Amino acid sequence: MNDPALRLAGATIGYGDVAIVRDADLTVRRGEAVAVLGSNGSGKTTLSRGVLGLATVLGGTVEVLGAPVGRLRERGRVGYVPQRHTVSGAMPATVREVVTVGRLPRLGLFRRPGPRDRAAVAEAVAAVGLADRLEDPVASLSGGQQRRVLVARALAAEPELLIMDEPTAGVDAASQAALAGVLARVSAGGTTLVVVTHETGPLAGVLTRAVVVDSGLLTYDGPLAGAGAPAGPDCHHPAEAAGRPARGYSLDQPRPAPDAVRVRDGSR
Ligand SMILES: Nc1ncnc2c1ncn2[C@@H]1O[C@H](COP(=O)(O)OP(=O)(O)OP(=O)(O)O)[C@@H](O)[C@H]1O
Repeated sequence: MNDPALRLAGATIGYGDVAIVRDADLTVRRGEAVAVLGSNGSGKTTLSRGVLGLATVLGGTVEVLGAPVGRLRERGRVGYVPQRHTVSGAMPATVREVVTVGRLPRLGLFRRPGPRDRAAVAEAVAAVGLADRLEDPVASLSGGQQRRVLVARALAAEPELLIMDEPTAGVDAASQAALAGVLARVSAGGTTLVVVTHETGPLAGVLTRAVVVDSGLLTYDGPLAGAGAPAGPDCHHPAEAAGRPARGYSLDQPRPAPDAVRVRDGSR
């Protein structure tokens, strides 16, 4: 339990034999709430997929909850909300059924969900503000609501580490605020959060630390508030350590227009 939630040491992650994230050093302690920032194509998703065993670790060390990546036995200990996904429109399942799937890693082989499992599913759905839609087909929900179903699906396993890829993209302001409340409660409960995002605004009260990925390199690791500012004493700029100027990352970058977000998110 004293192991960090995440430990990357000299980690190179990519696809096939192509390195995307290179020589990454990063330790995330239990209970931290970390934003992963960076421009399009910089390698944020690849970093998170490497941690989940969905991209190839080409070199160095990647440990998750104390185990080498891919060797964690209890899969429910790590939750994941993937990027851009909504629930398939063709899926006839209800909200309860989709979220129950997220609970399966916590069940034994062939074990049916018991009262504790059903309660965890109901709590997860309530946490994302969809308790009144529990028995509705997911296909009848809006794109933003479907993303909240996917967050609930990840929460249902009561993960120790929750990795989310752009959870607020394509979600309206009220739902973003609701999601921020959910994540604040999850974080207060001790769950470690790693959130890939372009918009820190909605989650600024939850995320305290930021890591910036720039062209596959971690160029900033420090307080979220300082992610666009010059390095302070608490900040670690690997680029500066290597004698290169660390490029600042502006949190005030222009955001995509709402329509552009919807198209990218594919949720409408
Ligand atoms: N499955 C894949 N196979 C090969 N290359 C990939 C794959 N997925 C992503 N890449 C490449 O890896 C690089 C980084 O992509 P990644 O999705 O990690 O960036 P990102 O920072 O998450 O971008 P965005 O903000 O647009 O989501 C890109 O050049 C992309 O083309």
